[in-house]
Amino acid sequence: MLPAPNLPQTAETTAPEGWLKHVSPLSPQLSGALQDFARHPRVLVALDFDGTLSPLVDRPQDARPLPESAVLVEQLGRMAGVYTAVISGRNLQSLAEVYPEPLPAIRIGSHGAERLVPEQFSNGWSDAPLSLDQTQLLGTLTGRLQAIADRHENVNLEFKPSATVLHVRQASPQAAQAAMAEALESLQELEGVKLMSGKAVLEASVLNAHKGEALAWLRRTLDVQSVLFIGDDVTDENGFKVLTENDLGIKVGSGDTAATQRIDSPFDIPDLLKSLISMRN
Ligand SMILES: O=P(O)(O)OC[C@H]1O[C@H](O[C@H]2O[C@H](CO)[C@@H](O)[C@H](O)[C@H]2O)[C@H](O)[C@@H](O)[C@@H]1O
Repeated sequence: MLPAPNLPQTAETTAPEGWLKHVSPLSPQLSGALQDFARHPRVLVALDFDGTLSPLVDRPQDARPLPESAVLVEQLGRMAGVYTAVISGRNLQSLAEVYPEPLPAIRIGSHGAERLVPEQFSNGWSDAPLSLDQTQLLGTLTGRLQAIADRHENVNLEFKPSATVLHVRQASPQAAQAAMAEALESLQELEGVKLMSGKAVLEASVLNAHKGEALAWLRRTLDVQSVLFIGDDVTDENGFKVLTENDLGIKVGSGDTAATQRIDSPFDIPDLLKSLISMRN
């Protein structure tokens, strides 16, 4: 049994007491949109992990999917005509460490750079190893980020096969701002580095992958008629942007979005999945 995650003590959770467990009822608009989606015979339900299946927490290794959400994702994945996938910015190894079995068989990691699908769908994709230049570049950018993390209290690094992430969630606002600014200044001059801002993170990657590309690939590969994508972060916007009017994009939380529907928090995911399951029954 995996330990329960620590609850975050950050701006996103300093909302009123009880906010974390508050479940908002599905709006009539969202319910209608879900009905339309549920009518398609072959669908993909793709969910982001951090901030969507799992509430955000201070340390990435403490994140876990809400148990009810994980069970419902599994149940949904066993229904005829439904594929389920987790589409994460995490690398696949890190995802497997925080997601209790059974994980959906379709997993996208590192924002799309890593793709794991059942064998019958794996034609046409293999995770490419980094070139020598990319490996050297990753070493250079990681060295620069390490120097910045060492200068600021509670600023940490997360290492991925093709990227390094600067985490400032646990730092003071001043340290967080300074570390972010230094990282941006230091890395933007490095050719071949892709910088992605997320929630209290700056990710520097030597690859150009993004979730939009991965979702479009999954749509083709699985030959589905409609895609439901749910995500909370800035990097999920690439996913929302490739959706068509046949699809459904749901943004978790506040902030500008290309998604057409919204829910308040990861705690609304179980009800949403339950509704979808009953609509397909
Ligand atoms: O695409 P996702 O599955 O949402 O992954 C995006 C990033 O999530 C993780 O960072 C975020 O969640 C952490 C744990 O809750 C939190 O501490 C951090 O502040 C958030 O930005 C993960 O660590 C990153 O590698 C992912 O890219």
